[in-house]
Amino acid sequence: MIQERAYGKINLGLSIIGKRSDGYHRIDTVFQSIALHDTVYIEAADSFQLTCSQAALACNTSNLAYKAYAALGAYRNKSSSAVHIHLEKRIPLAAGLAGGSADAAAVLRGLNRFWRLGLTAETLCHIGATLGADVPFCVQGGTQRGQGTGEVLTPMAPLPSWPVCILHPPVSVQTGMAYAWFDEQQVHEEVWMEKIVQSVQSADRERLSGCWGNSFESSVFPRVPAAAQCRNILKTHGLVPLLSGSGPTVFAFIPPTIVASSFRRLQQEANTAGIEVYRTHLVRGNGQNDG
Ligand SMILES: C[C@@](CO)(OP(=O)(O)O)[C@H](O)COP(=O)(O)OP(=O)(O)OC[C@H]1O[C@@H](n2ccc(N)nc2=O)[C@H](O)[C@@H]1O
Ligand SMILES: Nc1ncnc2c1ncn2[C@@H]1O[C@H](COP(=O)(O)OP(=O)(O)O)[C@@H](O)[C@H]1O
Repeated sequence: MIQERAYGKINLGLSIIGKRSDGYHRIDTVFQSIALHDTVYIEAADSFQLTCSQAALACNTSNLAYKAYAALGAYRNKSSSAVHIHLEKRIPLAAGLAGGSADAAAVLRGLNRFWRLGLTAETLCHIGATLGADVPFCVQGGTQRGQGTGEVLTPMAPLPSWPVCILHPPVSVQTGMAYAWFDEQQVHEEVWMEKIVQSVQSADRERLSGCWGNSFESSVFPRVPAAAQCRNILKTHGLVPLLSGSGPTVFAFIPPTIVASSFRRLQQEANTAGIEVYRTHLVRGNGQNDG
């Protein structure tokens, strides 16, 4: 049996800069892995099996873990055994935290190891790009600038393991729908990616949260009141919120000055509104600094 951690991600800034003729959007973003993770277990079995700790998630061909397994079909040897893949889910579904993409990437990495295929990270990223725009990032993780449709990656120096507070409201937003909402919007707020990238490069947390932005915010917050409520709760408690990806999850760095009682009040207020609170931190690629 082997296991792979499938780390979630947040976007430390996201700018939608255009739309391609195939309907996909060109973006500029900084992807960042977080300690919140699913775990993927792989063991030999008599025949293929996919199971999951979460009943709400179908374990059929629609599951991104299955798609990753199927995509490796062309690379496996005759001697590669059948496998049982089990997903222990912790990352909330369709939340803008790339849980499904992280599982797909972990299956690619895990089967590459389990079947001793010897595929490079670059090849796994190419395969991953056929499964979803976030998958290539999830193959390597860490801190990376994502351009193109998100698959053109430039690694950045790892950030310290800054603590992050994540608010997840009891609603989901389908990524394709969020991009359609963005297209409907007449006016878009500018997101200054160069400033964001510079702040990440200089690991300046205050400057980063002072200038970050996400092109989805102006279309998602008005349509998803529960996401706007998450933003407002974080603001009320003196934190600087940002939507993660296409939402509805909103996150903020937890400043060293925040006192425990104040954080407990934030948690209570959110929980009373049916919002889940996760306290996590930034991690390097493959979770190297994840205690
Ligand atoms: C918005 C982002 C930001 O990191 O993440 P999430 O919020 O979903 O986590 C990504 O662009 C999402 O990546 P991912 O969730 O892998 O998207 P995919 O499965 O490839 O695509 C789902 C749908 O979103 C739209 N899509 C996706 C990516 C992109 N660059 N342009 C698009 O227009 C397409 O309509 C596509 O059919
Ligand atoms: N293993 C999986 N884990 C989570 N979602 C999955 C998985 N396989 C397929 N999906 C589907 O992928 C979609 C996107 O899920 P997810 O990656 O969690 O969110 P997001 O794209 O918002 O970051 C969801 O609609 C979900 O039903």
